[in-house]
Amino acid sequence: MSLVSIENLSISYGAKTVLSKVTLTIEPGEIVTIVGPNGSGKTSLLRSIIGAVKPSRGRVTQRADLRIGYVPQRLHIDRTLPMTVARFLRLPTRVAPEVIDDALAQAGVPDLAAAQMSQLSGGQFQRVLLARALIGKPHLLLLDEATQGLDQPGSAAFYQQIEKVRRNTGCTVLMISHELHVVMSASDRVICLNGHVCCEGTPEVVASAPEYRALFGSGTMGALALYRHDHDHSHDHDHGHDHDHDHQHEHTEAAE
Ligand SMILES: Nc1ncnc2c1ncn2[C@@H]1O[C@H](COP(=O)(O)OP(=O)(O)OP(=O)(O)O)[C@@H](O)[C@H]1O
Repeated sequence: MSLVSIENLSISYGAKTVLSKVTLTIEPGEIVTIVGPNGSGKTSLLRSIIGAVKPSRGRVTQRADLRIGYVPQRLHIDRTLPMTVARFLRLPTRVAPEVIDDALAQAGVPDLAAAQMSQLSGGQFQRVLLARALIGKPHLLLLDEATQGLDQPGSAAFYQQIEKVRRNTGCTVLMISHELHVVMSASDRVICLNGHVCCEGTPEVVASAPEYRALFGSGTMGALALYRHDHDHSHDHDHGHDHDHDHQHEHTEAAE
């Protein structure tokens, strides 16, 4: 059974319709990425899934007992406030230290429990937000542009961690991203949104669809080259370490 089923969904804010006639399902175990220009309704779609926005038409149905973990685009915390990662993860509900350790390990940052939140790098911070979303053992992980502000290797490493999470926990992932070329290798399916579903399919199909190209222009072929490259080899890009630089450069040029 589908985890989420969206039928003929329209969302309006006052007189302004931001999404119309969206129909899609999210199936167990898949990684789905939503791409689309600014203001195309991506966040509204995620918010309708968590029930924070009511459809003006159509409906959103969740599988009974579906647990959702949410990784926000960004989260501002007061940098002057001393707070360890473990304490942050215990807010607002107390959880056992081993649950925190497990979530941090799943997020790829097993040693950060005692670190100060104010001293984390952007990439570490996003992984702590990922750990926070994993604490409730979600069936469905929603990520709203979770790598904003990270550089490309940082984003790529983050999405590789997402794939590991899926592999280890079996959770389903629905994420929003502007960086199709970065998420391509991690996505089973891409949905291109622009007030409605423009096109949908495997990353390769979407990247070469005329509707996608009309929205995202000429970066597409480079994105495709990078995607193929990523699929040709398996390498473990932990951020900042052991990159196969020579090899990467051949392809990144094409991606720019
Ligand atoms: N609560 C709200 N009230 C009124 N208008 C809203 C509200 N939330 C979003 N909008 C408008 O709806 C449109 C779609 O916004 P949404 O955030 O869903 O798009 P998005 O694709 O996620 O955009 P971005 O890529 O910029 O984050 C935008 O024009 C936005 O201004």
